[in-house]
Amino acid sequence: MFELMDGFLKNDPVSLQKDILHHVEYTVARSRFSFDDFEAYQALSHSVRDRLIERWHDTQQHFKKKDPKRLYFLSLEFLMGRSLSNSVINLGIKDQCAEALSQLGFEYEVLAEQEGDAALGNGGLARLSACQMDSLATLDFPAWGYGLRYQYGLFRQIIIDGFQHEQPDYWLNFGNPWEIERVHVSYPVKFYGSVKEEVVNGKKCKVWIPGETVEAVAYDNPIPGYGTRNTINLRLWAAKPSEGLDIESYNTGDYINAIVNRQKAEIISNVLYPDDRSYQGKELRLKQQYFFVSASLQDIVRRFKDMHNNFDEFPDKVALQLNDTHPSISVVELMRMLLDEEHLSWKRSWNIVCKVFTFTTHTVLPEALEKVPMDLFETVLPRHLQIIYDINFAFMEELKNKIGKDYVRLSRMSIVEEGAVKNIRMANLSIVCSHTVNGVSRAHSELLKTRVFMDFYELWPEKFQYKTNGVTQRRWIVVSNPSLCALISKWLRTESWIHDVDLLTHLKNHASNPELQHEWKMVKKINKMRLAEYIETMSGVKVSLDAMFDVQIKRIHEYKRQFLNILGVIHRYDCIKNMEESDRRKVVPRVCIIGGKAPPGYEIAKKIIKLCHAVAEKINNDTDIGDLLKLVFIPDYNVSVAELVIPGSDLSQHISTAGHEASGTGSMKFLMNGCLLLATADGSTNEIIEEIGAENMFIFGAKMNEVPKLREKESTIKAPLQFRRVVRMVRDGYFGFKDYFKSLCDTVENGKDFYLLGSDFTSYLEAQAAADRAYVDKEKWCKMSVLSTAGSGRFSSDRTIEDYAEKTWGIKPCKLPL
Ligand SMILES: CCc1ccc([C@H](C)CC(=O)N[C@@H]2O[C@H](CO)[C@@H](O)[C@H](O)[C@H]2O)cc1
Repeated sequence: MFELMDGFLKNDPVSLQKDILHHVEYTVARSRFSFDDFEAYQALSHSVRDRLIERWHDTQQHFKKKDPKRLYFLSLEFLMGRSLSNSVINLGIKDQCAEALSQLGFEYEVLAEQEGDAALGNGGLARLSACQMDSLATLDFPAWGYGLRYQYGLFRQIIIDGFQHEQPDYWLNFGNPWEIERVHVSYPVKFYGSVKEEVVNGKKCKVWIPGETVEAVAYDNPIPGYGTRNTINLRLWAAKPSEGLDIESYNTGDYINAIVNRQKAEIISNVLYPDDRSYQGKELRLKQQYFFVSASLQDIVRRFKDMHNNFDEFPDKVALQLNDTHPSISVVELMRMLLDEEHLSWKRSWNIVCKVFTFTTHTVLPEALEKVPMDLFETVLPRHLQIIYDINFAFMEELKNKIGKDYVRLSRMSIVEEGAVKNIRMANLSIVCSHTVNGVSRAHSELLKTRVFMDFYELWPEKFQYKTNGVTQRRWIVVSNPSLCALISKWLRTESWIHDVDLLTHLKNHASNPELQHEWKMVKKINKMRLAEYIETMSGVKVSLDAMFDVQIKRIHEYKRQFLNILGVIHRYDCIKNMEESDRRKVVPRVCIIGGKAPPGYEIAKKIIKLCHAVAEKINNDTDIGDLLKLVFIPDYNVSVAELVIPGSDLSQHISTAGHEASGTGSMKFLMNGCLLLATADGSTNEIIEEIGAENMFIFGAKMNEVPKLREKESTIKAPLQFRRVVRMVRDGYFGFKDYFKSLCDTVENGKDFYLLGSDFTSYLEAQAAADRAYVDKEKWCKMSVLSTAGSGRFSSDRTIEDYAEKTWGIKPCKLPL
């Protein structure tokens, strides 16, 4: 059946073909003589899965044998996207698969398109988790990811008459070949109920009597490293009704009710919260957080106890990473397990907890900092609330000793927020219980130290670090831009840059080489053609390849200023309309591309999407303008769409008001693909400027330290005329929907321009004009493009993970012998 070679499945095209046909027949259960593209995709996926499982088993065995310190990455969101291409490339079998399929009459690229995205996350934080898992595997670190297996991922964005509509993303409809259900790996998770005191072997201890128990079942997703056999695990939990029978309903013969009650259990892991702005303090959200944390910690402690029986060794063997505050209830859950189940003393338990946790925050916005209403905690997790109070009491005492009775500062730092409604500050709890706290760019960490967590920085400066984000070049070059990948390998005369990304700097030597430039431009053209086709298919708009493809793709949010981009397009349109024919000939043709989802309840963000369509409607049908300017909104932006759009982009915009984007990771993906950045000096862009030089970018706008002052006097200074003119056009209904856009216009006028679109408008237009001037100088532009890719190595998630491993987690590679 399977051609085995010393225990490994063979990867030559014939063996792969046999395996594919085997799965067509026995897994997909279709006759091997007639099956369609989707069934061929399923069969191929299962053949690749078999090879992942082998490596997964060997890796876990090896980790078990070596018993290294492990990292457990706790995140409520993982934006994995598609798995097939990433897997065959990391396994090094893409060509063999393509060969095996073509002999069966199928085309690899066509099958790869059959796969739906695993969209188990919202945006930056979620995709960063996925990139970091790829680097953890590739760098052979003994790591596990833990999260939730949502039945419904991030909603599908349907655009009807220019308006966003959300559709449920039932991504598991046709099964998921990339996961393995582990029916034997399941844990009970408790909720509600009460706490009573009992005396156990002479010692008083707390016992939590739950009101509801739900079963957590594990689904494993093998994560293959590139160029290594190491394959680590992403374990996602799904909620199932626990075996316990609801006798009560049965006796009353209310059978249906019994079933309905049981089904209620499954709701917990059903749907991803689609809002990455503010915390809504919802009960289900807290239950989701505790559900995956409790199951994960039970699994982690079980694995530790398999090899150890002294918990003082726990910090030597375990590092627990909190991906923002969403999993931070785990610091309390570990305390509860050590106190109530392992019966360790408070002191020993506290000592262990503070040595294992590390906390990364991803936002600057105060409103995104999670605060859980105290009474919600009391209801859902009564024992945990007790422990939080005990932690806070000890902390407040320690603080008083250090800073005296400064009650204002004490109340700012307290984990418990007093007031009409008492809240638990999850960020404060995370900082108090973690030995290291970091922001996701240097600029972001400065803001944490000087503003967001200033009190804590003054108390514990040694805890604060920064770890600038990164993205994986495997997915963002090798998978999504194969022609660029081949070109880089050709000129660097090696493929080892794929796992040793600093080698990219050697491209600098060839940046002005005409031969390389010619090939570089060809690669960009090929990718622009693919993107142009997609645009025409999705929007019916025909775009010219000679135009500059100017792209802004990310979640829609006022601080990311998609509205500024659209007002810039209106200005450009207005200028062209009022130009003499002679001047029009000097206009640099542009295709402006915007994409992104708005959180369902975020009205202003939804109005920005509608305005984009209304302006596009006007411009794209204005024969007077022709190909000089097009505006396109790409619907249902997700990981796979990004893989198509980024390689075909000439210019990308990252124009958040300085001091608002914690890092930004989209910019890094564009950089790797030789796309130039038009940006504000915000988040990680400051470090990109250092790496490739502002002369190879188009930087504009107020600097972070200028924003607070500008905000103060914003209401007094008049916005530039050009800005007032374009806002006026929207307000007067030039693009229709006059009343609908009023509130959007109000966000930038009458002294309320909080995100400073007006005061940044002039320098924004200047940066856009500078981009136009550079674009017509093809050699100059191409050189800037090559230098962008050459300088992008620092922004690989490999560098990010090496930073965390060395300076935060204290873990070492544990490579499976070949
Ligand atoms: C409570 C709802 C919620 C859900 C998700 C989030 C995320 C933290 C938001 C997010 O994705 N932040 C982005 O994280 C990226 C990865 O570090 C950064 O690059 C972005 O700058 C940051 O906005 C906040 C609030």
